[in-house]
Amino acid sequence: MRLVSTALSVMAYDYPTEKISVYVSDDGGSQVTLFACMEAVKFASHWLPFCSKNNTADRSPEAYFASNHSWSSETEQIKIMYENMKTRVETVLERGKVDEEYITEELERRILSKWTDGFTPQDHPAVIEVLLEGRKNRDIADHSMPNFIYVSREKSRTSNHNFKSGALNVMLRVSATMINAPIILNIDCDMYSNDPQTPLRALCYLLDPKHKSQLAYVQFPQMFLGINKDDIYSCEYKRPFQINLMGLDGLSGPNYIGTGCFFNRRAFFGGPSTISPPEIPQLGPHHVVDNLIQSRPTLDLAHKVAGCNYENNTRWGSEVGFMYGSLIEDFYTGFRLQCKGWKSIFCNPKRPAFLGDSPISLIDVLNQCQRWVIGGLQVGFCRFTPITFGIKSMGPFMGLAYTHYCFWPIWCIPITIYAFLPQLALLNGLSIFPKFSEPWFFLYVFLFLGAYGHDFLEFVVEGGTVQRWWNDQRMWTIRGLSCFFFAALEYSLKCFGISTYGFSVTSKMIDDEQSKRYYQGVFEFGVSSPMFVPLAMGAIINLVSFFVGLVRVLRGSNFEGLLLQMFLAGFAVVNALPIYEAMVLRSDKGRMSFKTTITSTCLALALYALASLLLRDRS
Ligand SMILES: O=c1ccn([C@@H]2O[C@H](COP(=O)(O)OP(=O)(O)O[C@H]3O[C@H](CO)[C@@H](O)[C@H](O)[C@H]3O)[C@@H](O)[C@H]2O)c(=O)[nH]1
Ligand SMILES: [Mn+2]
Repeated sequence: MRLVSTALSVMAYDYPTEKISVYVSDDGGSQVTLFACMEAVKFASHWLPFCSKNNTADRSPEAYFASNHSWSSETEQIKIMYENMKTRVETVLERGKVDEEYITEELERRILSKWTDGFTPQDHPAVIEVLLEGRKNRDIADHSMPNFIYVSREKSRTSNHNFKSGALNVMLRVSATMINAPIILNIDCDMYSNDPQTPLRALCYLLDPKHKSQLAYVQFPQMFLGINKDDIYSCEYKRPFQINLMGLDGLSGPNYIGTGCFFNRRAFFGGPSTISPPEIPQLGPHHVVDNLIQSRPTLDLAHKVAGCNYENNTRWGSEVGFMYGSLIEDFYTGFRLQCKGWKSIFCNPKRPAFLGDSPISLIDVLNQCQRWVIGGLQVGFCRFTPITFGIKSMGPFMGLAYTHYCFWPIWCIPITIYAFLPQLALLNGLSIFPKFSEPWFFLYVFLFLGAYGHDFLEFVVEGGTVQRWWNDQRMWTIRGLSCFFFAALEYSLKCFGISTYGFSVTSKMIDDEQSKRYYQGVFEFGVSSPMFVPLAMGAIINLVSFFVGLVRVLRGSNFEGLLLQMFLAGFAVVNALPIYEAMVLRSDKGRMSFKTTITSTCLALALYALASLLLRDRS
């Protein structure tokens, strides 16, 4: 249903309907998605006139009916219609296929018959269906409607699909064969448009004669609905999705963040002054389409360019279109565009232009972050690495900004050291920081307060709350210990050819219990995963060392020398409270699994034994 909302919210933009074309990319090739699209276009013929007549602010029906909208019999009627559609889509989703009773038209039957027995998500022909044609289809108030095209690219087990950038390149080509509109909005299916004026805002920049010839894209921030009050997993990503983009806007412009972004089609074909034409002229950014979108030649060409082997021996993904080679295709594509001399603009209106979903269980958050970090490393170590190529092409500031993202996981080194080393030393009574009476002591205090103070100020000045900041700094350590570390490990294994990785789509499905716990602000561990092991180990070692240190201090030994280590362990213990709770106090399904608890306890003991061997003699 999120897809239906997404599609309807952009179909209902305050913009001449006949100039809008919506393309849905269904990478999994699912009958259910197609069915949802068919239902969405039927509902659209009522929804679009309803929105324009009442000039509603929420154009996603889900958001509209959840808000306190004005009541009228018309509203009531359309709500019933919406609920009916929802039930139909949800039943089909549950059954996993479209049953006879849901097929009302011959056309639908013909389209759905393409799902033959051999049709699987990994192996199927291209399916491209024009579900609405603006020229022909009219809404109930007799206004024209947008074009609506369902696209599922061809898949086969033997060819490389390049994940999301592969899907986006198919969209670029299919849309070129149909309309070839010069401006493209790219939006993820887990995000809807929250403001019908958004295209006009973007067009102000894209059509501005001062910027036009250099402007590749207008990026809106990524904002999320459904994050719990204190954002326990720090999923808002205030820095990468809001604060940093503002800063980059003062240089050559924000990086591209994958969704909520209006592109100039021309930017996918070479630099601002040198055009790099695609292999067939029909796909070029200046080509004028003269066939109708449902005509045989158009559909034939569309199917051809959506084929698995179409890209063989072309420059798609290396010079043309969205770039391949990184799990964060957005970051890499934006980077390459900016290296070619394209500029971008950050547009951050008061009313969020787009609102999306974010993962709400810890393992999903960590997996998503791990994917991003691997993607960053892929860019950091590629031929076009920002450290050299980037700095050369974009100047030191932009180059370093991109470099900083690529080498994000370096944080795992200091974080891991600070999580274990001082504590293991404390356990062995070894002091590693300066004494309270020494001047160097204050350098440590200054650095700690300086770094945390700066971090805090930046966060709160941008509208964050104190609790959210606290959770943000906790998640920073958690990421450092788990996904940064595992990402670096996985990347290295891949470099030595030991493993491969894929784009694991961020999970959006959760059960009721789980979501209840999330909204109560309770951490979700549940599954047993190696990701949690270093976290639990850190939690155990810090707790034990804090108490052992306390005992030593109470016995009067070396208080001055152990003060900083005690403080560090105490600070970690406060941060790790949810972990202790999950290990011993909780009994719900989201508690730390027994296996993880045992494994981490054993490993913590082993680490302690090893450290004692190495450190004991020195104390
Ligand atoms: O093989 C694939 C994998 C993903 N997608 C689409 O990519 C989008 C983003 O996937 P999602 O699982 O929602 O990823 P997130 O971690 O939420 O995405 C963030 O990070 C991605 C880069 O890893 C960006 O592309 C996204 O825009 C950004 O929101 C979705 O619409 C998917 O349908 C594909 O089309 N084909
Ligand atoms: Mn997403």
